Amino acid sequence: MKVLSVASEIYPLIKTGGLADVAGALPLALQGLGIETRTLVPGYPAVMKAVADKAVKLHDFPNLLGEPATLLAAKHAGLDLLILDAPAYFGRMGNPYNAPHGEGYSDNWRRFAALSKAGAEIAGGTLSDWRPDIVHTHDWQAAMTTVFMRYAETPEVPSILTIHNIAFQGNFDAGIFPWLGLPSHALAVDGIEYYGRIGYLKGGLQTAWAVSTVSPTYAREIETPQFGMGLEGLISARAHTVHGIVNGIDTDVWDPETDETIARRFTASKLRLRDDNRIRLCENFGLDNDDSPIFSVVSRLTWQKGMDLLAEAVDALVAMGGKLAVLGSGDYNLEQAFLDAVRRHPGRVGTVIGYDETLSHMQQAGADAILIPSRFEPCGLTQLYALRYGCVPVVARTGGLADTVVDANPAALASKSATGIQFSPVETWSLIHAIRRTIDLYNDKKIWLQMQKQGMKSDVSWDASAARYADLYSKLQLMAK
Ligand SMILES: Nc1ncnc2c1ncn2[C@@H]1O[C@H](COP(=O)(O)OP(=O)(O)O[C@H]2O[C@H](CO)[C@@H](O)[C@H](O)[C@H]2O)[C@@H](O)[C@H]1O
Repeated sequence: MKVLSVASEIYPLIKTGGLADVAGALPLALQGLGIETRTLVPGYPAVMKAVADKAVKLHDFPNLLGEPATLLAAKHAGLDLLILDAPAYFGRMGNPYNAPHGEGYSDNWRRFAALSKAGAEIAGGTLSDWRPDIVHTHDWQAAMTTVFMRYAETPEVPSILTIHNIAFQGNFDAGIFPWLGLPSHALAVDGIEYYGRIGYLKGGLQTAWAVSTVSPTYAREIETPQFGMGLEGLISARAHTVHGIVNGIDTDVWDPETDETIARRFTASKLRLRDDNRIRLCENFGLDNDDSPIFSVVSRLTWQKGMDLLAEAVDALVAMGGKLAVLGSGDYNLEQAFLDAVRRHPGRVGTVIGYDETLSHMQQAGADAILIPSRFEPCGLTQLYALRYGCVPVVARTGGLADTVVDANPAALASKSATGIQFSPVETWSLIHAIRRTIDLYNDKKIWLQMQKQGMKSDVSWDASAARYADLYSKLQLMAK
């Protein structure tokens, strides 16, 4: 089976968050199931540089929504890539979506419509020797692919849209409509019209044959106004085609036994070796090297991630004897709040503002627990990395966090199935209570070791979930017949 995946970022070439991890790992997992995925990605400078000496030209688009573009093909890190080389759209250094001062680029509507248009053209048979059986789009940046497919003259290919985060919808002024080259009836409630504006994710939800999101709990949550962010009606209306499939992780990139970026490699039976990573972590974050538990954060510093709640809980965490190592970037005020916490608690709180893949591995390998107080979390990946590295996840009971971490309640502790701590509601007092519970569990060395080991046994691979995607693709193929 041949799948065209369309994504605006892909690990290891360009990553701002979890979408890149999934776009990079799922094709590899599907390979073993006889599914050949080609991924269409924008030709950002980082991508063009990585494939400079191996990319071959496949097709020219003389006028892709107003600008010329070239479609290239290259293999990289086991991935089969189709690269949309369009310097006017993607030849910008830095963050793929935002200008240096942090605002989204004003022409994002055109950049990602162009990506999607190219995807639709490929689905329609632009490449004479390769046409996909299934089109799989990710998030609003690729969601217009199925919209262009719906209004094209070529027969439609079965499709699936995966929502990684419904908070990002790609909503734009209706004035862009003439530039998209769609027929006038596409600007309707069963097309891309969205409360008088144009919604890319909304259009994708309307036109993709199936919809998935990245955990079963989030799939249910987005049917409600609290989580659906305006799209709950549409999600509910097609609930029978909305699938919740939990993400896996690339267990080769995230393997404590072989990870070359950490100070000391370890396994579940040699957890004492973790101590070297703990020491390195303390050095890097300026923390006292003592026995008290180290809580870590690897996150965008945003409201979604509940980082304001954690900023409010820092003093209590330190007062209870914990230490905190924060790696992240995001909202200026939150960055400042964690830098202030370092000044208030030298040796007890360490903050690194920025994005650092190597340091993130060290966090998972050296910290005792990771804090994830998200207000909503479609799946979450950092708790999965943590489980694999013997770092105990302390998570809000929402979305994929609820689905992947087994709370250390008395029954789970008695049956030795606990892998972490869940808390609810997502409020500061409740987070502080969870930190208290975590410290108590940490102080019982036998229980803590048991939880670490149980977490390391969790299946966080793509195996089960890739099989579910493969099954879904097969069902969609049958629908086309
Ligand atoms: N400062 C930093 N330095 C280094 N690495 C950092 C970092 N900050 C974050 N990361 C990394 O970026 C990724 C973030 O993944 P998440 O799943 O937490 O969320 P994100 O909200 O981006 O993704 C959305 O899509 C994913 C994929 O479907 C869903 O899991 C998630 O719930 C949804 O919000 C992880 O690989 C993490 O290690």
